[in-house]
Amino acid sequence: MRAKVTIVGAGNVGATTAHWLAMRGLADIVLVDVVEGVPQGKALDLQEAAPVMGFDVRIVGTNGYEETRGSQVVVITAGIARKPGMSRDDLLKTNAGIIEQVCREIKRYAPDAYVIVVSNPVDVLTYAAWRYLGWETRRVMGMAGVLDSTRFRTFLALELGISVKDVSAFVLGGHGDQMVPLVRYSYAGGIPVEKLIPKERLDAIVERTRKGGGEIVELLKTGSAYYAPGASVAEMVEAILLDQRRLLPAIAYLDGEFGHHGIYVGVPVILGGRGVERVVEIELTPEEREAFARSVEAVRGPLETLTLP
Ligand SMILES: NC(=O)c1ccc[n+]([C@@H]2O[C@H](COP(=O)([O-])OP(=O)(O)OC[C@H]3O[C@@H](n4cnc5c(N)ncnc54)[C@H](O)[C@@H]3O)[C@@H](O)[C@H]2O)c1
Ligand SMILES: O=C(O)C[C@H](O)C(=O)O
Repeated sequence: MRAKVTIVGAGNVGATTAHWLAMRGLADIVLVDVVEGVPQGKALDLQEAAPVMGFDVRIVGTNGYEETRGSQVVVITAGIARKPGMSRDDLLKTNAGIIEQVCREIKRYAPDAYVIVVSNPVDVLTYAAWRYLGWETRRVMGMAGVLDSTRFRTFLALELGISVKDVSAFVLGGHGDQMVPLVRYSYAGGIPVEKLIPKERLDAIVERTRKGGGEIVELLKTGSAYYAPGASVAEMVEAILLDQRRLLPAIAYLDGEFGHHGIYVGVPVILGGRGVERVVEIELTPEEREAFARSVEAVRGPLETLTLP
């Protein structure tokens, strides 16, 4: 039997995630949204692309949770997105309420699922979802690092004029302007990028990566990015469903790793059939450690304003 993946929120990120996932043909997909007709319409539209694109999965849209019963993975994209002039933290109060309600339904209908939180501010809301669900930390995670590092990789490849396939890069920390793109751990064809790109250009690329979400918001004006976010979520879902044990950046619970306790933030993890199997600790310079600590504090501040179970 095929696996089932539920995506809560059939807006830009939810629908695009469904699209990228359907193309991979890995699982049946259930799209859930509160707006009547939208998840149903988008699911049917995507289903009708199947004969042309050649995928065999079933896609269903619904306003309830009955169809989500027994899902292996649940992706939460429900909530509001920011517009120009807003920070991700401005979304906290509204989206925390939505996440609480969504987690109540997930607990009831998909009690064995792995949950990937996408709604912003994502580090804070991943922690909140973990508390609302009350599950093991390895089953609750957030998506941001795959997106932040795919942006970093894109900018590095464009700078070098080479294929993105040969560029690997790592971004550590919270999904905000304080994130820590790790130049020292970024390579092009196995060569450290520091050996290929002058420092001022690298600094500019790091800054562009940090503000990558905002750059798209300023261009779109009505909302935020969704193609690269959807593709990044699909990569994480695939890692879980196929037990790939990928080494990816994800928002995971820290219980002493990197010197931090009781917080969800972006770190390298091994992601596979048992969810976040392990946080992979890497050696950091004092400056990198300090930058990471600042990023963790930027997550802790808004987290402390929430009342959680
Ligand atoms: N983690 C990341 O890297 C990342 C990347 C992109 C976007 N995001 C975040 O993802 C969220 C969604 O972005 P978007 O562009 O898809 O927004 P969107 O407005 O296009 O879609 C959000 C959808 O959520 C639905 N919704 C609201 N309340 C709901 C509920 N209780 N149950 C089910 N559905 C509900 C809305 O009806 C809407 O269709 C935002 O918070 C955005 O900031 C995060
Ligand atoms: O920037 C946003 O508000 C959306 C998302 O977090 C992104 O990085 O694209």
